[in-house]
Amino acid sequence: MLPRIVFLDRDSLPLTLLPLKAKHQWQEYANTAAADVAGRLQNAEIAISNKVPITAATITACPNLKMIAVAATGYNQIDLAACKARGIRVCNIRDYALSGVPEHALMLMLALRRQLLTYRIDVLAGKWQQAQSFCHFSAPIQDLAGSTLVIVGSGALGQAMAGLARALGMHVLFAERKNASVTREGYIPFNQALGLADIVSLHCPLNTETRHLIAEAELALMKNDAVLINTARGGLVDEAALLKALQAGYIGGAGLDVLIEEPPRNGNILLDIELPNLIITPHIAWAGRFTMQQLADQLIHNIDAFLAGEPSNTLV
Ligand SMILES: NC(=O)c1ccc[n+]([C@@H]2O[C@H](COP(=O)([O-])OP(=O)(O)OC[C@H]3O[C@@H](n4cnc5c(N)ncnc54)[C@H](O)[C@@H]3O)[C@@H](O)[C@H]2O)c1
Ligand SMILES: O=C(O)[C@H](O)CO
Repeated sequence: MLPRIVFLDRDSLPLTLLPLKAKHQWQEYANTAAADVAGRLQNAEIAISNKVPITAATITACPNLKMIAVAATGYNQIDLAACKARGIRVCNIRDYALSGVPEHALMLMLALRRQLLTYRIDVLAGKWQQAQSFCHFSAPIQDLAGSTLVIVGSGALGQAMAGLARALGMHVLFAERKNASVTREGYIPFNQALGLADIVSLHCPLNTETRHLIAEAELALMKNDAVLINTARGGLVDEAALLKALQAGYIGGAGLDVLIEEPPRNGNILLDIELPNLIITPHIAWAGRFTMQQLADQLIHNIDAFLAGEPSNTLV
């Protein structure tokens, strides 16, 4: 029997995939609701998922499953412990968005620190025409050069973000893990780092340790004009606490590419308000054409490698 491969959310990768080297059976679905996952993976040996959750119950219900190819770097939607217990290989995509994600984070930083939305709104409202001088001032503008960027997560994207920021003359600090008992060389204790930051940029995975990493207490430690950038995962930030901090002016702004629920079909409190210092993009930091193609090529490589008996990028 040829290995059966099922892609659960093919529409999340809108480009052409390279052909696999090994013979196989391929089945793809545009997207898969939670209730349909186990049924669709019933006879599959290999599952491909970008964002469709694969739970312990699904693992139990799918006896043929041997590999999960995550079509992303983030793997928080997969129950790794259940996969490990069953001997199912899980592989993810690495180092593909080293330009795209930092560029997106940088765009959000620039827009927020230079008050892009406020000035655009003012110009469209005719406020420049009424100005007494050649320019119109309504919100304080901060240069990125000379500002302090605190990065949480010093992996591939955290390091790439640091490189881009240093090239712009920013002072880069890496935050130690929250509640760590010792501080590694080259890192600043988490709470102290938040207090020093003009910009905090999150680049760590979402897991039980990092859920709500940034909540009310952490936002209170930040300067009143500091901005929070999250291109990692929505669950890292307590959205209710962030809304409160923005409305009360405890922080200067937020740029988010990710939300706790995606797509936010049930609404989201951060989408219900219109603030010039809150910018939300729909999880597209990775979606540059070249970046996405790198992901797609690595996905096929990971499956080829598994079928050849030499799995690559394995998580378990
Ligand atoms: N928005 C997007 O389009 C997009 C694209 C790619 C990746 N991502 C997200 O970015 C995350 C980071 O990607 P990466 O390629 O840098 O991954 P990576 O594995 O190379 O780096 C993650 C880093 O986070 C560190 N880390 C783990 N737990 C931590 C904690 N509690 N506190 C601080 N640091 C911690 C790890 O030690 C590692 O150094 C991914 O997990 C994914 O969720 C988002
Ligand atoms: O984790 C990732 O790679 C991005 O979220 C795209 O899926």
